[in-house]
Amino acid sequence: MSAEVEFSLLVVDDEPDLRTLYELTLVREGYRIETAASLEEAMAHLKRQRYSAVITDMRLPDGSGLDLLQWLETTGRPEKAIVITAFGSAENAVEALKAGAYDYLTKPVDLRQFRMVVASALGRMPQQGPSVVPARLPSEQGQPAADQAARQAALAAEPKHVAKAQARALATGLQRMAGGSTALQQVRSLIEKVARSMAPVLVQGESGTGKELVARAIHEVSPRTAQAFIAVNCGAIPEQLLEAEFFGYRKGAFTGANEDREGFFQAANGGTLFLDEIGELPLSMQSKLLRVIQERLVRPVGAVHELPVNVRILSATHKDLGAEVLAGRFRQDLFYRLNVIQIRVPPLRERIEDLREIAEHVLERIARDAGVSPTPRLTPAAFSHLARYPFPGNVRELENLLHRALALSGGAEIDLADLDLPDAAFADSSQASFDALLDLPAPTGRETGTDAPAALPSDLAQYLDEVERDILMRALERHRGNRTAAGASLGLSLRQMRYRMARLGVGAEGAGGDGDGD
Ligand SMILES: Nc1ncnc2c1ncn2[C@@H]1O[C@H](COP(=O)(O)OP(=O)(O)OP(=O)(O)O)[C@@H](O)[C@H]1O
Repeated sequence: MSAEVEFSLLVVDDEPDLRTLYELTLVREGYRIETAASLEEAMAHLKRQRYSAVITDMRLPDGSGLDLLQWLETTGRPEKAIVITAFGSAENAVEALKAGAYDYLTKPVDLRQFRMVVASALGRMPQQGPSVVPARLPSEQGQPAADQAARQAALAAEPKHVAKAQARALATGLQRMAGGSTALQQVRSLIEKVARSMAPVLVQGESGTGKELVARAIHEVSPRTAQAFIAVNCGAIPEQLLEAEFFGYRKGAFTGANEDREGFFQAANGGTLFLDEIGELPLSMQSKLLRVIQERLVRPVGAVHELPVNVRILSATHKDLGAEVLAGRFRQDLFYRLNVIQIRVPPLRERIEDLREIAEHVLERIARDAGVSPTPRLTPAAFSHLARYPFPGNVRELENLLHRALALSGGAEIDLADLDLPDAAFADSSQASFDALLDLPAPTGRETGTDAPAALPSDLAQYLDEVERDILMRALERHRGNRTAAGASLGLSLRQMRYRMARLGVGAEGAGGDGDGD
């Protein structure tokens, strides 16, 4: 037979009928199976040999599936573990994921889902799964053609190719994240740790800190790397379109539904769905999302049948979701499901030692994109000035600022004047400590007036909107109103660009030539 035989699985359950059912299902998939009826028996098997994965019931006569997980973790065993929990026991599922389980299934086990979860743990697709290649993405999520091609290729690939793709992604996924601060190193090692499982991760941090970068890195480091990463800004989709966008729709489901269309879940099938600004999701949609996460089935609007989906969920928010739960704006049960593992990305001002590396990294990227070579360098005075700026908009603000500075400088260096930072924005005396921290030369010129009163924005959201509006308008101007080109220059798809323009009331005068029929 083919390469499938190389997978060997250990099934642990004290119910003989269930053991047989699981065994038959898995043998049909081409795996080699051994079974155990108790924790003790399972340990004896595990001490004798290694398996590709272990599938265990949570409740065993002589212990718990968690004991088995802990043993696998502490002994550094490579087996992926799938835990089967009692129906409705969210606590058990979350506990298992926190303890390092790859994934969980709830009783009564749906065999289609069972096959899918096992296949996904082994880094291969099920033999008869749902259609995993969306005919068309539901929304232009900025997925380059190369990504799509890699995905298609990987779907047909053997696990060893997936492993190779993963190794490559490990190099790139984390490399894009510049900075050597302790905080960022912790974030990196958490990314590597959580990438292996299906556990939902909630990325928390202020706007522009790099939450999406973290989510992308988790996907890229994970075995799902060669498949889709779909990023959705939950706050940018009109409420009445949410269900159709998330779950897709059938032709004729509503006026204007002229063809079947897949939703985010189907588009992300086999891969990762990143729900950015999850705190913006209205309550009605929160319950629908919870149901899909629990049941792993989606029903497109207007469809009779539900479709199984195999999607890893990552989410992000700049809000304190715990406080949102207390205020009744976010469902406690959904929060519990999404927040299995939390990664906090600190604001740039709390890890200012990352500034130089990030600034150089970003500058190199934007200079390359703009065709400027060699990359201009920041003068010591410019850098010293930057290091005292509080960056309310974090790395994104730094990026925008360097974009502007690059355009203004036009030379080999970016100096103080090119930064064009408002004096008023310079904060209190604590900023002066940055100099000591960074071992910088004494400030000269304009920045000597640092004893100016602190001028943090009184409304951060409004301030950031202003920054964003200004950038959208300038990008549109530069690209003569072409939204596609302006969006692309900012790393946004046409749809994202449109949402942002609509949200911020940016007009599209002269924006006819988008070159996109959507
Ligand atoms: N450590 C880093 N190194 C290099 N670039 C970074 C780093 N952190 C963030 N960036 C860049 O900063 C920009 C903003 O990051 P990202 O979109 O991930 O932030 P975010 O927290 O998701 O923002 P928002 O809350 O507004 O959605 C991106 O272009 C990203 O590539």
